[in-house]
Amino acid sequence: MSKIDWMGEFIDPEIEHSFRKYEWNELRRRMMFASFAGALAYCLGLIGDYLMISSESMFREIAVIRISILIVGLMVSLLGYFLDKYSPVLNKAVCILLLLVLFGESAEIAIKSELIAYVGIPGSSVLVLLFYLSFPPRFKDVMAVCVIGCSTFLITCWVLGYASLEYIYTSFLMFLVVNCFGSYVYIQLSTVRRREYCALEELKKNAEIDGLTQVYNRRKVLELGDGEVELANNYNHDYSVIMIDVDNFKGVNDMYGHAVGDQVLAEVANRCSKVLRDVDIFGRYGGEEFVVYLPYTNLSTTLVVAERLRSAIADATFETSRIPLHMSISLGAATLSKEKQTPRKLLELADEALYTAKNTGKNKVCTVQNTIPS
Ligand SMILES: Nc1nc2c(ncn2[C@@H]2O[C@H](COP(=O)(O)OP(=O)(O)OP(=O)(O)O)[C@@H](O)[C@H]2O)c(=O)[nH]1
Repeated sequence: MSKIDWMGEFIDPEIEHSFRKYEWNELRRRMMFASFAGALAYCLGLIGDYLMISSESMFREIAVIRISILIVGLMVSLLGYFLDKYSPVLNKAVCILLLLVLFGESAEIAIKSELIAYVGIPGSSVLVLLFYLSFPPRFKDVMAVCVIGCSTFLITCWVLGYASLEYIYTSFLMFLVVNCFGSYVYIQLSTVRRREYCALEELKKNAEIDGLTQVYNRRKVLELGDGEVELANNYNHDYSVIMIDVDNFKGVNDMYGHAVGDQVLAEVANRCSKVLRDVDIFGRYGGEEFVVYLPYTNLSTTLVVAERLRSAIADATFETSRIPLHMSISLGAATLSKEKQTPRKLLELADEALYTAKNTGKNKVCTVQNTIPS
């Protein structure tokens, strides 16, 4: 399992990035809900202020703060709505919005000084806790927002002289407790979420990757390959498939044991993977058979690739735990014809060609029409 640091984040930046991508939709949903609830609360607050505050200039000051924050919130929500892929930009935008909300609250309370004793500290504490619990883009970001927001609140009270020293001291302690508690819960939740992610990834990997050879298993390779055949049929681009079978493999098992047989299979998969391009789809078809799907590849290029695969196996000995072995593979290649073919039909053609290769001497590449001996 990937290591998680004390902030509840993956140490490996790549895994951390893919985790955030995975969490993105959930985070977006929460953000949209919070934006809606926040906007509603701010509008209701505006009406409340209008009814409660007698001084017109004070109401105007507060209204400007509320409306500015509402506009920024709306812009962040729109950004979240349109950026449907994970974006660190939006993470930062959310943090800036949160910071503005905390600043806004401080300024508002400073203006409505008589409210400090009633709603100042409890209100801000709840806000701070909500931030920790509901907006976890990154621990450092959220913590920075909360600590800066709390400090601003305290400094505002201090500088404007609305609050007594005792009040500021109690507020400071309260904010300290809220931030410590919030950080603790945040880190615990982050760790649990990342552990769940690891377990899910492990499950996904087991469902897609063959345990012995570490290439796609039959289900996954056929699923990916079939999808590509459909695409090639629809857009009329070249597409080929190669079936591979290890020659005389039963003999290896019988003579040196299944452990050596397993090492040979793993090495065959390893060597084939190295020869192929990233876009090629390679997997274990079953037993000692493998399959490669080659998008955008015509027959002549497919034959070149197949020959490269054949020589990657035949040209160098296999170092096993018991004895160095000379191995070879037979290959059958087929290409999508102008008349559209189903994925199954293409595989059948490659299998037919493989059968020919096996029956005409092995260690060679065949197509349905022709044979290229080694
Ligand atoms: N070690 C090991 N052997 C396997 C595995 N899967 C299938 N086999 C063995 O692979 C062998 C395949 O034998 P055959 O189908 O007769 O093929 P072959 O000996 O390569 O003969 P040709 O294909 O005609 O060259 C069988 O003995 C299977 O038990 C595996 O995961 N590990």
